[in-house]
Amino acid sequence: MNDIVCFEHLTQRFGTLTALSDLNLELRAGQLSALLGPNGAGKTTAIDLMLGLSSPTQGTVRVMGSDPRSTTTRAGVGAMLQDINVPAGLSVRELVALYAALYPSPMTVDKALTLSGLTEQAKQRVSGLSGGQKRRLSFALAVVGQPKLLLLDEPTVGMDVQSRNAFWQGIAELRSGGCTVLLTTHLLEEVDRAADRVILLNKGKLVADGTPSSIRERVGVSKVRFSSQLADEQLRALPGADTFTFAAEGRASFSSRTPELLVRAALDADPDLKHLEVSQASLEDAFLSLTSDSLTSPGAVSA
Ligand SMILES: Nc1ncnc2c1ncn2[C@@H]1O[C@H](COP(=O)(O)OP(=O)(O)OP(=O)(O)O)[C@@H](O)[C@H]1O
Repeated sequence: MNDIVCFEHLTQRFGTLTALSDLNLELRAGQLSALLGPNGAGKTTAIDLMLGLSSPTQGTVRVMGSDPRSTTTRAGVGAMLQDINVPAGLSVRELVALYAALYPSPMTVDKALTLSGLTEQAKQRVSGLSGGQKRRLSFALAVVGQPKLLLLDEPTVGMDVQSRNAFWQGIAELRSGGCTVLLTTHLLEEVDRAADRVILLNKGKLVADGTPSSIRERVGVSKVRFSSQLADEQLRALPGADTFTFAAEGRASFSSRTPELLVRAALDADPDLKHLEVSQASLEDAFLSLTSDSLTSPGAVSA
């Protein structure tokens, strides 16, 4: 049994609202998975269930084969949630040491500070940290227990470029030690670079599950861009264009399911067109397409 988390037919309701609906999901050991979805899709609800912070209305949650509320399971799980509420009077080092003492085999405080990029702030009081530094502290507290499973709810919100780079380096180091990571984020470029797997929720349902490239391919749309002398009406009339945007100085951008047809027609209409680019849809394009309200039937591609 290689599953670190297993949801079976899991439904979570809040009054009349169904936040998660009949969800089946397994997280495999060592994977870095991104749990994505629009606001209100059910991501935080899923993380809360993995942490044993709430119980499902129906179905089961197993974490490392056990109830997520058991003490042994909790000792193996680290979490970085959206809000951090810690004793402000302690120094960063004191607080990290306090958390380390709660776990059976923690890493050293110095290592947690290095992984989170907080070595220089070790002696500073928690109350004096900036917003981005507080996120780093939250990361240090999540990892100091050497978790087997790390759950991160929007970890890079409020982090500057350096903090984000330090964060991703820290994640790479933890993964090399075998840690399984699940994170939620709205920064899809980071997901495309770093995640093994994308789990996409919409309105509490699984709408896609696969590698970032399999999700992009599933949408089957390409981007076509070029600069030309063609007028707006001529560009709109080109065959094979699903959507079209026209920017200044003759730059046009299309999404197309038949890019060859579109490019041939554009070159026939303007043999002098320049800066031609044809690329695969981005993860963001796929996200928008798969979570649009017109999508009714869930379909998963395997990771
Ligand atoms: N404790 C609660 N009581 C009532 N409704 C709740 C509760 N927690 C979540 N919900 C509702 O459940 C739905 C899913 O919320 P959830 O926080 O899981 O979404 P999310 O995908 O994490 O969204 P976001 O990207 O905005 O953080 C939302 O409609 C939310 O309003």
